[in-house]
Amino acid sequence: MSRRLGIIGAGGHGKVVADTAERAGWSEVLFFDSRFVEGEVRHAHWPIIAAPEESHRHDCDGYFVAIGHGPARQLWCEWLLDRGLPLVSLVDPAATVSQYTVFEPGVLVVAGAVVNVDCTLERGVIVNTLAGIDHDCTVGAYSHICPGSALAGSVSVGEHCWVGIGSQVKQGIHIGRGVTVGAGATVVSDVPDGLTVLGTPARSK
Ligand SMILES: CC(=O)SCCNC(=O)CCNC(=O)[C@H](O)C(C)(C)COP(=O)(O)OP(=O)(O)OC[C@H]1O[C@@H](n2cnc3c(N)ncnc32)[C@H](O)[C@@H]1OP(=O)(O)O
Repeated sequence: MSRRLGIIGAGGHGKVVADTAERAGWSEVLFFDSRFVEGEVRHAHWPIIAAPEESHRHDCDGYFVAIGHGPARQLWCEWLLDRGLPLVSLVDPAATVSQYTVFEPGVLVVAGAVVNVDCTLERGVIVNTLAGIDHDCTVGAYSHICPGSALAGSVSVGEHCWVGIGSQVKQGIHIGRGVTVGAGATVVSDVPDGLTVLGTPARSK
């Protein structure tokens, strides 16, 4: 059966999303991006067919928002949901995700990532290439667990966090809302809302 996915956001992240979607069984992938208005009609291997504001006029079986910036991702996810459009989640077949993981819509799990038992991934979360999320973790809406980063068991990450590439978080840690964990950091104590933490052990910037 033919299945058509509409992706909002034709950037580098959008390419990863399109590629993941095809591996996950979507037979047709197309983009909505404001660059269409300036005459761009292709993004790498896929067509751009309209601006995002027009996406609801095109008949897709599912929609996905591929925008790395968390607040913009939230805006477009909510725009789709407000119109009753099917915001889907995408899991690469080369990722390992426990059947006991709870997914909200708009989640992306990229190749090589592992999400273990009894985790919750809230709306619009990105679990990027080779990231590891161990048992009983919660990742808040629109947060990004970057490539190669690792959350040990029972970690909670608030909404709109950026857990940087190659970072690691000790078991049981609570990371607040809007936190940035720098690339390669090791988080060994709780992090309040809004901070950027760097290094090993991670300290506030
Ligand atoms: C598929 C993808 O591409 S997904 C994207 C993956 N990318 C990431 O995960 C990147 C994560 N981002 C970072 O680590 C960034 O460096 C941030 C957000 C922590 C800081 O960024 P900025 O605020 O722009 O900091 P800036 O680059 O100006 O550096 C400020 C200082 O912090 C230091 N610094 C920056 N990042 C780090 C880090 N991760 N660890 C230790 N020190 C750091 C810099 O060396 C600099 O030090 P100096 O003042 O002594 O020269």
